Amino acid sequence: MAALVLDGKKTAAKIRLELQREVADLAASRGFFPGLAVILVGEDPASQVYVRNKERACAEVGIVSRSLRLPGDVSQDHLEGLIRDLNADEKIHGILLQLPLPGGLQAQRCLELIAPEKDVDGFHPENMGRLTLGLPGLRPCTPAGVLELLARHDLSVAGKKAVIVGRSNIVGKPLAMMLAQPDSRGNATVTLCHSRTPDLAAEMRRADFLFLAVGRPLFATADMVAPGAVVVDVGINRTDQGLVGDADFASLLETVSAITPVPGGVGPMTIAQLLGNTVQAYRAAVRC
Ligand SMILES: Nc1nc(=O)c2c([nH]1)NC[C@@H]1CN(c3ccc(C(=O)N[C@@H](CCC(=O)O)C(=O)O)cc3)C=[N+]21
Ligand SMILES: [Mg+2]
Repeated sequence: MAALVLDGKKTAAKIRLELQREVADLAASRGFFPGLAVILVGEDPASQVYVRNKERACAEVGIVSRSLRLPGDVSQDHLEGLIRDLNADEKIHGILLQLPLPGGLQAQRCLELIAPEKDVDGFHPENMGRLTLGLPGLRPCTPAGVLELLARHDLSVAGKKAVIVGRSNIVGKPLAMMLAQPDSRGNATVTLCHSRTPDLAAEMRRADFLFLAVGRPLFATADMVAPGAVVVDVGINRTDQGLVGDADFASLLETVSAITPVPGGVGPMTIAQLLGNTVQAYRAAVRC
């Protein structure tokens, strides 16, 4: 039987509709809308696509988005000054610094300057620490969007073996923390794999839930994935054949029980989570 396709595009559209209602109610009672600032430095074409998608999604739910486009040769001081201004701007509830930054700029310094209560990416050490400790806070959008997608399809990782391939700060590491958390979306037994994992395919074959975040097109083939597993593909690879994930989707569709497509899987969920985080930051700011 062909696998269930976990439709992130459709699920994200449903979430945006829910958020649209929530934002309309909040704006009616508080008198102003949530505001999100997106900082884009340089001309990276992929980043420009994401930022445009974020602007469109904000407009749809009633979040006021302010995009700040800076030249690739902007100085560290100028960028830091902009972040300080946004930290102090009461119309802005969320700040997102689009990554990667062009060479010469220190991303970590900038991320640590963003006020933790406006850090809708959840990348500030305070929010990463809160995630690690199981304390409330803003959560990184991609892993949180992945858990939302699973929850909305009644797929529970509790008691299951979760294998993550890729240990980045923006996906693999926070996803590992979330899946291991003793809460309704967690309680998995987590293996975090990376480029130095010996016999990676053997680890992958043990997964009930396999999370791919390596950035290698068609990396995971049917021989590396247990029949009946759930595959979540976080990879976004631009190839001559168009946008493809880290999974060999066509062949896995015949063997796994559920799989996310690329495009239309995790990407739209990431943006939906960003909107949800912005509403969370607004609520915290207005205490409601
Ligand atoms: N500070 C920061 N926060 C991020 O969350 C962040 C970032 N920097 N840098 C880059 C990555 C990547 N990312 C994506 C968001 C949406 C799609 C998305 O909408 N994808 C569509 C396709 C879009 C297309 O056509 O390229 C889809 O998968 O269906 C993909 C990738 C957020 N990131
Ligand atoms: Mg994000």
